[in-house]
Amino acid sequence: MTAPDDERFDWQAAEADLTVGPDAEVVDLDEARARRVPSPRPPADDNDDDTDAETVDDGPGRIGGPVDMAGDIPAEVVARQRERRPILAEWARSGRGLRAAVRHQAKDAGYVAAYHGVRLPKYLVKAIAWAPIGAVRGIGQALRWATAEEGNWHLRQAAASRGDADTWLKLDARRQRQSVWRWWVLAAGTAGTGAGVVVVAAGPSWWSAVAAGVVVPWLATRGRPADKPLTDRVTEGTRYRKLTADLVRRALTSLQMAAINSAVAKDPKAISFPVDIHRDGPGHLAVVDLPYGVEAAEVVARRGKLASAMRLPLDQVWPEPAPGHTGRLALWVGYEPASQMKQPPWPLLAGTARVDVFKPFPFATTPRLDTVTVDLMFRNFLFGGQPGSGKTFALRDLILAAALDPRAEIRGYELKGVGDFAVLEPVMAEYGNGFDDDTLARCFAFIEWLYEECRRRSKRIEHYARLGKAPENKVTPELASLKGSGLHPLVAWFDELQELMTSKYGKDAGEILEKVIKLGRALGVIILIGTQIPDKDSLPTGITRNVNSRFCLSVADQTANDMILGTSAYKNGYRATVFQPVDEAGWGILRGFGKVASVRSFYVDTTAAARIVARAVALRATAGTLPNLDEQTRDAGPVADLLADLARVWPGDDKAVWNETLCGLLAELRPDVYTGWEAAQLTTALKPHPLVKVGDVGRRVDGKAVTRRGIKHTDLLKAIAERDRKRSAG
Ligand SMILES: Nc1ncnc2c1ncn2[C@@H]1O[C@H](COP(=O)(O)OP(=O)(O)OP(=O)(O)O)[C@@H](O)[C@H]1O
Repeated sequence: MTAPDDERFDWQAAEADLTVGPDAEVVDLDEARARRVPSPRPPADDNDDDTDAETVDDGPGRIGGPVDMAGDIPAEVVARQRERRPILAEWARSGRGLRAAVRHQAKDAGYVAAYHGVRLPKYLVKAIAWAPIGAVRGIGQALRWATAEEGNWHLRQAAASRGDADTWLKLDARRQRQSVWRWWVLAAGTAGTGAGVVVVAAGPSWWSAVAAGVVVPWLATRGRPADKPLTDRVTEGTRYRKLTADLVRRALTSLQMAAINSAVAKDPKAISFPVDIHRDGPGHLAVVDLPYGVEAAEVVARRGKLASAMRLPLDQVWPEPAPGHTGRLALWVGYEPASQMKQPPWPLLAGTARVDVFKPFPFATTPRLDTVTVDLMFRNFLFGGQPGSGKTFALRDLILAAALDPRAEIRGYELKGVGDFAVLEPVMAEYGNGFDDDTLARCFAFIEWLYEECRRRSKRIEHYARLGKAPENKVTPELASLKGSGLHPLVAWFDELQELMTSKYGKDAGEILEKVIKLGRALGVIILIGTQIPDKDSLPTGITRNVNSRFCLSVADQTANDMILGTSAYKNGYRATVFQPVDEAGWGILRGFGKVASVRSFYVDTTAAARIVARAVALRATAGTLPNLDEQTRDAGPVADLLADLARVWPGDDKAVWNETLCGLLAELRPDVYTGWEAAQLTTALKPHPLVKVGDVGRRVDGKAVTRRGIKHTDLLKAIAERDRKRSAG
């Protein structure tokens, strides 16, 4: 409807005349409503102005009225947004839902059967005691019925009191007529019962048993006192609290959130349900539109209070932000606490399971016990959580999966020194365990090697891209499988990386690892990092920024949460702070695989892990990719011994030489290894040799004193002597 473009336009008159203005159409509200397509997004009628021509009064009682379609929304978009009620109930639409429902019902039935089963002797005693009473009562009732005394007794009494003999006689005659046929029925029943007793007694003994099993309880129920049932009551309440709109509303208003409470005080329907509460897996799902201005994240943060308001254990209540808008909450309540729901065994434990790192494999389950899959290729993973959160076990799952792809080369360091990964040793090309300086130095050298490996791989990719075998300049499954391509998947993992990052190697290690993460993804280098302390000293932001797959297990605070899951994760309601370490070990928030979700990694204990490793060893033996840990080598292309090379190129009798001079000389000696090295790179490369200290070295150049970074000849000789001593000792 177009408003006249006139400043003196009489708005009041126009509003009063809204539907019959000169260039206005007559709007039939019913037709307009019928035309409307409900939007799956929030009702956008946050403008309470009734005169807004875009909104339509939806009549009383409608919660959150839909909005008229803007005329310019393409029909296919509208069609996509149309929400239809499913033909089949949620639980009947998928095998998972059906299985969960059947499992739940079976469990329930099993529970009831077991409950009564153990009480059977008690029920038997009660039945035997009450059955004779029931029999006597039954006979009495039958006789009373046959005499038909009760039918018009009150009327006869009234006639007798009035002295109305005529009426009384008529009423009694009627009773007698009724009584006659009733006596016949009773006699026939008695005869039938007698005959039945004779037949049963004459038949096999199990007939009597079945008859007694039916008749005795039946008589007992007739003989029991009204307030004493034969069987004990199975209390429903404590087993499962069915999610209802009232329960959800009550819970949400118990969170002491002023925004919710004041909105509900004004309008009890401020909390609305865009979709009916329905069964979803082993529990119920309520999708809730919170009052305007309240974010789902705020409710997620109060998971404990929500559980308390529902009188349920914490791990039975799973609030999550729902897609649509920030005020939409998906509240899933399980039939039972997650800790009591048996997680299915890891599918990769099955005897024949294999993994293709290019394809997804099961990694975790949701609270609803749905399987969540992840893939490894073109990914880097960051796992973070406080001690006891389960990150080591989760990280190990990924490495076990990688072990089941015989193409994948696995190398890694656990810098805690416990040996959680030792079980994987037979399939690892390199493995270090500990936080001593030697292990840290090896780990650092490994990171440097990774960088060099990335450089080598990028040259190989270039080569294959020229041949048309790497169309996207990325490793393809064919190249990964091609023996000798040097582009097989390389899984490099670091558990408790903070130990390296806070050591003297930290700064350089962080910088190089960041480059490896950026470069390696397309080149088949998969980095897996586990860390306990995700602050910026323990985990450089350059790394956290560039990692594309994250799993945040129980953390203590928002900072740790956001370091792992990314900025604003906490604000958006993805809060791993809600998980308890140890009790909820393995639970965390997984990001990078579609919907951000709370999941629990599959629990694989060391015995089960050993079984997988044995299978991985067999697969690798067949494929010819079984590493030999005794001669741990890194395929470093041309091998170079830096200390020996430095000694070889050392210029004359100089006591100290600048790094940049040495780099030039090294490049002359081995151009394939040292070309392009700069002073800082030499400093980094010398880190594993603490005896060689890089310091300021002064020289006179054209009569002027110039100071640059360099090393001393004596330090170099000492380091070589120390290394030789270690080698001969070891
Ligand atoms: N997915 C899981 N399901 C059930 N229990 C688990 C799961 N993951 C780990 N746990 C249990 O939690 C304990 C701690 O796990 P884990 O060693 O992985 O924790 P962490 O976070 O690495 O702790 P720390 O930093 O102290 O090593 C394990 O011993 C294991 O019993």
